[in-house]
Amino acid sequence: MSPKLDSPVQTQMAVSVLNHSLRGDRHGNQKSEGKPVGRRRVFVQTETGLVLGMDLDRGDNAHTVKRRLQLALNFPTEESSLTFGDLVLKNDLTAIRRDSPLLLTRNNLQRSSSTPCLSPCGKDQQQRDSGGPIEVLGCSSRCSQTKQLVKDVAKAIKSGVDPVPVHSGLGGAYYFRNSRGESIAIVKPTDEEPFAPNNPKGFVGKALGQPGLKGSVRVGETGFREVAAYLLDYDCFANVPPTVLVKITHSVFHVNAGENGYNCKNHDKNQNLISKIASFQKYITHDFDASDHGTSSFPVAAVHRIGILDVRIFNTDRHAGNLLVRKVGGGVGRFGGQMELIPIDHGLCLPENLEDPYFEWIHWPQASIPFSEEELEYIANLDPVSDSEMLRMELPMIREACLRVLVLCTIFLKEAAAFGLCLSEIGGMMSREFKGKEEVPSELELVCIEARRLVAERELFPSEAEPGTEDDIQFNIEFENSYPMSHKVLTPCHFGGGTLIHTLSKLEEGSEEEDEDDNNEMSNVEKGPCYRNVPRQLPSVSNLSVSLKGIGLHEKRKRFTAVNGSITSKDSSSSSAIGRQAGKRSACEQLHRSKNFVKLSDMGEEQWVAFLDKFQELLHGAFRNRQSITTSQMQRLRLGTSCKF
Ligand SMILES: Nc1ncnc2c1ncn2[C@@H]1O[C@H](COP(=O)(O)OP(=O)(O)OP(=O)(O)O)[C@@H](O)[C@H]1O
Repeated sequence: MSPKLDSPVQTQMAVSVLNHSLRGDRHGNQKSEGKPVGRRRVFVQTETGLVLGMDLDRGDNAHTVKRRLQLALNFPTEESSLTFGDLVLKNDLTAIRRDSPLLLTRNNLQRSSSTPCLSPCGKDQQQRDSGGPIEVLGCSSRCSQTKQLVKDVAKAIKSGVDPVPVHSGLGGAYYFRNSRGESIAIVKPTDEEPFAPNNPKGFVGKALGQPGLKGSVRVGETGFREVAAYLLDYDCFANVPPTVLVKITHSVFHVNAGENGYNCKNHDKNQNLISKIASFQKYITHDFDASDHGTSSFPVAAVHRIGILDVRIFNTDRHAGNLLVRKVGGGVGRFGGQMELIPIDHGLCLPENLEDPYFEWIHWPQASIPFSEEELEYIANLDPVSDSEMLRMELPMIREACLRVLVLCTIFLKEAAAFGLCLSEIGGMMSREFKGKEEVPSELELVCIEARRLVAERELFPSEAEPGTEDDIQFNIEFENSYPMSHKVLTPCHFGGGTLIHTLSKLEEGSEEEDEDDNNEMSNVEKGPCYRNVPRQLPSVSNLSVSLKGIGLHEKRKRFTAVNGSITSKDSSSSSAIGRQAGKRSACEQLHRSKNFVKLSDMGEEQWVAFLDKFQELLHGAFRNRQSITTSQMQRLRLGTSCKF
């Protein structure tokens, strides 16, 4: 794992985890070490996907856990780290709750996805791990729905009903059946995700814990996100199927051959039991997915509810294939009757940083219809702080960076809905555009960038008067002709006054470097404020200096583009849009690595609170601009229509 794991976000995580159990240093040199705690079962996963359930005794520490792992799995544990979400467990394990999944990663070694020379499966391992075929990792009141399913699957496994591998999708997935042979659950092992070491479809190359398909979601961490989406979907508002995290053992699972050519698949079935950490979701009988179906018959309420969820959780993967469609009620023919939508595959939600979300519904007509009273009430009642607390309790491995994205997006949604924006406007403000092949920050990101700038400015010049109100919006684009295109400067980026210079292009460069340096840096790296590399300059008279007093974010983006190249709407004409419109995206497209324009994870707690204040202050100006754009677009559309006839 990253050597830089002590960022403010992790410290905060540590605080929240330890709040309930102990005080002091979490790295072991403290009084609580060896503090008596009860016996707990935990699940240790190696970065190559092997899983061992073990019961921790009172005196156990990271060292004894590693030792047991070495004995049970013959896994080399020297030069390795035991981690739990943001926490690196130096020795003390008192913060680790019952049923927690821990990850063992190797330090300072060339980390590859290939399975080392060991026997990852077989009876031997099972004898050392006394668990049953399925164990639920943590179980809240909300897992009552899945308890019976888990029992039914366990019974079927014992009576020899085999699961069926799912062929669609990039990751490994399996339909598990009941004793009657009916599919009742879909299980997706975390080490079979795209690019994870044991992916059965050839998309390998990363170890668990490294950035994956999306730069802000680590390989092996999609499972708890699936559960998070279900837990956040209060009152089954959006219809997310019941989902839990499990440790599950079966011979059907895939293990890629290691360097020694060892492959579990060659072995006798009984010797072949493999344990995995996986998401376990109720199987929903359906007729199609949304990519097979005209979208006009989808109920407005269903689209709104799923959209509300997607905005809250910043879903980066709501393509049409991730919306199952079930016909309910009568109706003639294939497309007759009422349609029910079931959102699935939330493994790429709650990224550690803002990326480019993907909302298939954004141009559906339903998304332009105003929210109903009931929907507005649901949104108004959302409480991102208690949502975060709930997730910390239910999924203690969740990273604080993900929770920050949840908080930010929920605030954004609540403010936007109260302001009167509709779903398509909200989604539009969160989505990036393209100028040629380059991504331009979304309106949401621009507000974040500005809020960070204002917070940093306040820290640098605490005695100065508070910056002006949003009505003082002033924005200058300064184009230094002598600069190469990549060094064009946006300066200063003002939404509410102030003097600091902000350089988007520099920020982009910085983020690209970070992407390359992707070995677990992600949110764990404390890199200072977002403009850290930008030389402090005073606004200077330049060859092109445009005062944009009073203009909005959208306009700023347009002007930004005017000096940097043309924007192409990703939804209308980018090549990727073509694949997306088809509802499925190719592996190459999936691998597209988003830029990181603004970091949320490197702020200390105080800074984060100040940032959220500024963020909220700036939102109304941004919403007004968005609304005026929508109005002028509508007018143009009307004009276009009337000209036609
Ligand atoms: N809860 C469910 N009930 C019924 N079928 C499901 C469910 N979840 C997933 N499926 C089916 O399994 C397929 C693969 O699932 P999913 O899309 O979650 O996997 P994935 O590997 O993450 O896919 P992708 O590559 O699209 O991200 C889906 O296309 C769908 O047909």
